[in-house]
Amino acid sequence: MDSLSLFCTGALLAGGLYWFVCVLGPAEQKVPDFVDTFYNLVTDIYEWGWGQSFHFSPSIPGKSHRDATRLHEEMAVDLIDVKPGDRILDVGCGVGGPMRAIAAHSRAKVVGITINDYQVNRARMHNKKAGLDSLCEVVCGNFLEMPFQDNSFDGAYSIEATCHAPKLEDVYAEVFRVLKPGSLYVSYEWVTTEKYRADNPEHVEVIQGIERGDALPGLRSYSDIAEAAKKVGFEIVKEKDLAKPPSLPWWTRLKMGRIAYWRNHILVIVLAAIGIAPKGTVDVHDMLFKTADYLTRGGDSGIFSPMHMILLRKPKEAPSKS
Ligand SMILES: C=C(CC[C@@H](C)[C@H]1CC[C@H]2C3=CC[C@H]4[C@H](C)[C@@H](O)CC[C@]4(C)[C@H]3CC[C@]12C)C(C)C
Ligand SMILES: C[S@@+](CC[C@H](N)C(=O)[O-])C[C@H]1O[C@@H](n2cnc3c(N)ncnc32)[C@H](O)[C@@H]1O
Repeated sequence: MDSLSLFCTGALLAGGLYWFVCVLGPAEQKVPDFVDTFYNLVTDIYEWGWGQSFHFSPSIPGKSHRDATRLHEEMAVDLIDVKPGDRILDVGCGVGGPMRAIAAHSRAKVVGITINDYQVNRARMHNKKAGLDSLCEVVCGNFLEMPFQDNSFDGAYSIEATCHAPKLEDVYAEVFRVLKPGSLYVSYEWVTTEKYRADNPEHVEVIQGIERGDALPGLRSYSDIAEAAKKVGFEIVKEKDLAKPPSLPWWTRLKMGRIAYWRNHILVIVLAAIGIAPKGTVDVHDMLFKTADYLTRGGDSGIFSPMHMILLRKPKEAPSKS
């Protein structure tokens, strides 16, 4: 190779490297943008087909899905022991279904944060309609860099949201920073369970299907959760997989029949054809249907749980450095 072509090749490589690192940015910085786009696509379908709470809950005999959902949410705020008037944080609040149930149940003031601006508007509209806007506030922002002061919350919770963080420590460190010393944080985490085998191709297919269809950077093992919490300084108060018996399956609600799916699918096609729903909605709906199947298989086989609960305390005093 003569010196000119060597120079050109070098310049091309350097230019390419500069483009990837400085212009496009590191992959981890792109995750919130990707998650934001995902929720622009799915939020309306979630609300329409599932309701205002974007999470699962164990089935309860004799209770409707709506009541089972509310009880699962109230359990979170009961665990963090808040008093009326306390200021608590909802990390990844969606359109605010849990926030409204929790504010109404505890009379605490709830501040929710979500990366998605469309969800902020939906949540504010629902809060007003429910007459809970004096107790519920919604902020658009990244839970990896929260726009809140240190030691400013009396409690915090996250329901099936921190699974979107590439590193759990990063979101836990932010929650730790904004909590007052001595206060509690509960999280319902998406995890692979002790039944998951990385050398079983069917297990891998199911878990990858869940990750793809739910915009996740990679599911964590149940055993990684407490480790991440300890690393940022939390004390572990309690840890329990709420999906385990005697709880009844959370995934039965997903087992919608073929008829219900085709009814929704046809409706989506018609709404897209007449311009009420954006064109891509049909593909998004199809993707969600496939995701529902992976989630069901994850639940049926017991290799996946969306409700691994961890209750954490920020110590009253910082541990002494010796
Ligand atoms: C916590 C997260 C979201 C969990 C669930 C709220 C959603 C996961 C899969 C979603 C759905 C799948 C099938 C859809 C169906 C085809 C459609 O007709 C009606 C809506 C669905 C039931 C939709 C509803 C929400 C989910 C259950 C993740 C993202 C971390
Ligand atoms: C599956 S939804 C759950 C919403 C809510 N907890 C509920 O149960 O209804 C996940 C939420 O996390 C939010 N989220 C994901 N990544 C985020 C980030 N980096 N910063 C802020 N919010 C984020 C999403 O915007 C969405 O609102």
